[in-house]
Amino acid sequence: MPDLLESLRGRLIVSCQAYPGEPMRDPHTMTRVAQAAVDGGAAAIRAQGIEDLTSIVAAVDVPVIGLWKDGDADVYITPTLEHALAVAATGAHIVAIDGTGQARPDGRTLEQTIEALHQQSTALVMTDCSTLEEGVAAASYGADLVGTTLAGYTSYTAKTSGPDLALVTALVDALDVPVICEGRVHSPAQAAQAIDAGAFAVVVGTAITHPSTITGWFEHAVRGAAGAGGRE
Ligand SMILES: CC(=O)N[C@H](C=O)[C@@H](O)[C@H](O)[C@H](O)COP(=O)(O)O
Repeated sequence: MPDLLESLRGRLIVSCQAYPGEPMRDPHTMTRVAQAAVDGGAAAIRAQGIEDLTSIVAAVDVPVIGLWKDGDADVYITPTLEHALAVAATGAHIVAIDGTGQARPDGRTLEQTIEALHQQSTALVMTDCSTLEEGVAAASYGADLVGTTLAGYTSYTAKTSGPDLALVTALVDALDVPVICEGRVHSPAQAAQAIDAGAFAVVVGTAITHPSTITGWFEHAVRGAAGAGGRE
């Protein structure tokens, strides 16, 4: 296994992303967030968009998993080979791409995309999958890592309230490549459960780097307690 992957074994990866129109959607801000995550012990950073990636790769000394969300089709995570090569050109060590079997905007299959990406860059390829079958297919096409990123986000998968640990277990049983638990890991306990389920590493995004959502969780709890009367 490449040293780069070995450095992620049993570790936390922090996803630093702000969404279109949000106050933190700014490469400088995301770079500071990424640096803070590294200070806290993140073994790698996952980030989105060419500008954010260029800035973050230069600023942190841990591996970076890069992606480019684009378009409003079903396949939006690094949807084409062109997007993937642009991500690799930022210096991202791992390129995350959609790992489903859904039609891709450039007409290439997942297999063709992984093969071309491996031929044309030195980056490792992480496939963001939503089912066991997709993970098995992606690994057979040469994916270097398989993530549960899209579980609950495709039209044919249900959203579990926390991370999809059953999918993690099934993928770990079926695959030889590292399985990354990603998606809805909202607490340290859930992150530990993912490792217990066999995940090679765990990606946490929202619960660490998305203050509006985290604020909403607390606001909801406070409002609920107040609505119940507080201390009588
Ligand atoms: C489905 C999709 O587009 N996921 C994206 C993939 O990069 C991000 O929006 C998520 O924040 C990331 O996967 C981490 O997950 P969570 O924020 O739940 O910890």
